[in-house]
Amino acid sequence: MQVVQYPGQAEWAALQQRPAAGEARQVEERVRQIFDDVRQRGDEALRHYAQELDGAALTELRVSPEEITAAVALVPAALQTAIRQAHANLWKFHLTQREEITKVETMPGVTCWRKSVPVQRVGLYIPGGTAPLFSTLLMLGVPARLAGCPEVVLSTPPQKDGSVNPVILFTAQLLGITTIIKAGGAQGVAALAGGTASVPAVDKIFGPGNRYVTAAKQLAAQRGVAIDLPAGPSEVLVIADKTANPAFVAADLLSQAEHGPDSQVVLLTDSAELLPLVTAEVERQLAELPRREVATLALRESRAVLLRTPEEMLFFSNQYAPEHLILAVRNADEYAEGVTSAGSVFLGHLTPEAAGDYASGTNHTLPTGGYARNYSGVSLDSFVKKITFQRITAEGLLNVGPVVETMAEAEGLRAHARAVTLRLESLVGTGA
Ligand SMILES: NC(=O)c1ccc[n+]([C@@H]2O[C@H](COP(=O)([O-])OP(=O)(O)OC[C@H]3O[C@@H](n4cnc5c(N)ncnc54)[C@H](O)[C@@H]3O)[C@@H](O)[C@H]2O)c1
Ligand SMILES: N[C@H](CO)Cc1c[nH]c[nH+]1
Ligand SMILES: [Zn+2]
Repeated sequence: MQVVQYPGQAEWAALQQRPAAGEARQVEERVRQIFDDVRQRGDEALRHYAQELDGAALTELRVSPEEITAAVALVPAALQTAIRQAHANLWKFHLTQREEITKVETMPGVTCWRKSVPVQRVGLYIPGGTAPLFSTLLMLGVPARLAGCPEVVLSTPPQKDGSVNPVILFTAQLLGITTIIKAGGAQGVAALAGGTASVPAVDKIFGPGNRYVTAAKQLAAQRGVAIDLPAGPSEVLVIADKTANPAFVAADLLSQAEHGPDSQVVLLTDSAELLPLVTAEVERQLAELPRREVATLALRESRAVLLRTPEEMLFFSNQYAPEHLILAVRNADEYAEGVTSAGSVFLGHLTPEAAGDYASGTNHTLPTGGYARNYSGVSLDSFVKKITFQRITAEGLLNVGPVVETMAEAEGLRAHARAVTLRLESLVGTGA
């Protein structure tokens, strides 16, 4: 980790940058080319990229019911139980996000209300390049089911033997998802956006992924398909004071570093004593990780920054807007009050970010790359459209009609005014 003590203004600005940002242009170019290829050649292009990028020779692009049945039998009972528990916790938390319909009379006889209606066709992208993230399927499938989306299409990279990871298939079965496409990266997103012979087109694409996936979703958005949010390479920022446990903090930093070489990991502390203890722990724990090569690459770009005060640490964090913020401090509640930009916040020494990744109930599909400044993570809301409704009675028209007439005339929109006037005239003599 790069250690920086009491950074000056210029250093501060540099520390706020995500190091991988410079390569964005090349990634965009590549994604655009893949997108256009999928649009032109459809399934043939998907087979081509499965071979080139995932090393899989595919004939069928869709997972068959037999493949699902066979895969489910391979998932150990203990893992099935853990996934069911995580599913229950996610269901419980996301259920609280359902809104009651509230009808409001804004004037006597003028009633307005809003109803959530599910997005009809949703595409769930499940990462599978470096690790098959079946937990992400729970994060997207639970709110999709709770929202009542009628058509759910799942796309994920094939493994080298052409199969889909059995735990992903088990989780899909638990969620009742049967349309499963073997297509990863930009090609998977392009297929969901535009459809191919094997892949149904969707209205909105959900899910995290690497830089190719994130760039592809942004391209899909430019081409008229909605997306959830930019959820790219994982990030964690830990604010730790002198009460923090160095081993806990190191494990938290490594838990995001092991996701991928472009993960972003930042430690902020106001304790000069804690800082070297954490960096030493990171080195010690890193040596024990199966994915230490990936984590080592991520750590090259990571920073441990010594700052002066809690206020300074919070200011840095809010400017950086991390995907995950861990408050490993004595008074986490006080710090939490000052958080203005973060995807998800973890309070206190016993709340590891890994709990939110898997099972506590919150959603782990969260904004990265600074987008936590203006985006929320995935929730039930992401899967619904809020449609407004209104009904006006004769009494209501007498009340609101003149207001509309006056305003429409003032905007020079005579037809708007007439739509009201004609109706008001129709009431004359009716006793209304
Ligand atoms: N922000 C969030 O909410 C969140 C949640 C979970 C995971 N993540 C992140 O998702 C990412 C998953 O990445 P991953 O790589 O493991 O899986 P992935 O499924 O996102 O990407 C794999 C695909 O990338 C494509 N690809 C790889 N190299 C390419 C190249 N050179 N050119 C074109 N396409 C290429 C391939 O098609 C491959 O199938 C990680 O960075 C992880 O941190 C983020
Ligand atoms: N930390 C990831 C989000 O950035 C989510 C995840 C999935 N599996 C483990 N972690
Ligand atoms: Zn994680």
